[in-house]
Amino acid sequence: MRIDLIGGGAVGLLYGSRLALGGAQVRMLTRGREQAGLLAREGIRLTGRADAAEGAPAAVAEVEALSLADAAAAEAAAGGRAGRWHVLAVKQTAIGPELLELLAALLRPGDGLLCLQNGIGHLERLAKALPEVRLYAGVTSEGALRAGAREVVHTGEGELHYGPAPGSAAAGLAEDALLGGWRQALRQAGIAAFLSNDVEDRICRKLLLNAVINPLTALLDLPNGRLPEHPQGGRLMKALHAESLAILVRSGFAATGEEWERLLDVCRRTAANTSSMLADVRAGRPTEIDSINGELARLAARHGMPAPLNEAAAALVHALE
Ligand SMILES: NC(=O)C1=CN([C@@H]2O[C@H](COP(=O)(O)OP(=O)(O)OC[C@H]3O[C@@H](n4cnc5c(N)ncnc54)[C@H](OP(=O)(O)O)[C@@H]3O)[C@@H](O)[C@H]2O)C=CC1
Ligand SMILES: CC(C)(CO)C(=O)C(=O)O
Repeated sequence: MRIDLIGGGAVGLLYGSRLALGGAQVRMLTRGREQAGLLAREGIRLTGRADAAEGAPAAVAEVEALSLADAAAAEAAAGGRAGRWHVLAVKQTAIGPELLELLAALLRPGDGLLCLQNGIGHLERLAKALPEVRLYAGVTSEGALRAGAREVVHTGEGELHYGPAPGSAAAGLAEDALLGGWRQALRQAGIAAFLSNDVEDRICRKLLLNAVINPLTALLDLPNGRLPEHPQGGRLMKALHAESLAILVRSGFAATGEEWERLLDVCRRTAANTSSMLADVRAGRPTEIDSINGELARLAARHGMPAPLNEAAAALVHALE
């Protein structure tokens, strides 16, 4: 089965290399032609795998590669073909009119598109632009760091939870050859993955973690593990968590009462991590704040609830960009 990985960043290179090493035919679709040429010639270099022996050489995964624009142009001229599986591994900030147009040219009705973004709001935009595509939402807890145009470090073993995006053409479909082929590729690659019909709950839980850890670590310039013990950081964490949880509960999220403990646990387990938002701020890149705290503030407004902390977090992080 051929799988298109859209985006040659940390997550795209991690999943692309693992799937290819497991035997899948992987095609990396990158933004630039230069990276595509490099990947096609030299493959993806994967290090940090938990299952690799100490001192083992890096694994090199052979992949096909093209720029997304070239692949989209070629697709328009191609004849009939069977349904194809795609994984979208770009940041939320990249999902704008230009990318949506390229995806509309690349994907055909009945194709599958699994979206791995943190935050919310993208699935609605994608469903509107690609109404006949089977959209799946994924939440991954794998840790990945891009160390070069063809190099990725697997920084933390995690799991993928995914399922049909609510209201998309994928909802309610029985397993068929396309989904079966994808599940087999995951199994062969040894990727822990779980398909569920309740992926919204996972998305909300991840959103709650990102809404607290990401802006506060970015604003205070702290690794995740230092946040709870920081005098102001710890207090802000509690307040931002309470406000964000209340917004999600008003929107239908079923809280279990263990959310605060889970937040502290993630800070402990990722203690040495630079959060993705802090990494973006340090590198001078746009952050995903609009799709995290910005979306929570918009959700609150729809329910007539105040969200002063989410609004402030979004404004302050924007000021750092
Ligand atoms: N890193 C991690 O451990 C985790 C990340 N996530 C989420 O996964 C998503 C991706 O994150 P991550 O991989 O870290 O991000 P990166 O910034 O490392 O990678 C994003 C990639 O998307 C590419 N891109 C941007 N625009 C386009 C385009 N038009 N066509 C093709 N490619 C494009 C970028 O290309 P270029 O380099 O040329 O700009 C870049 O290579 C985010 O939403 C993040 O929150 C979720 C869990 C863990
Ligand atoms: C869970 C957390 C905060 C881990 O760093 C993350 O997802 C991120 O950095 O975006």
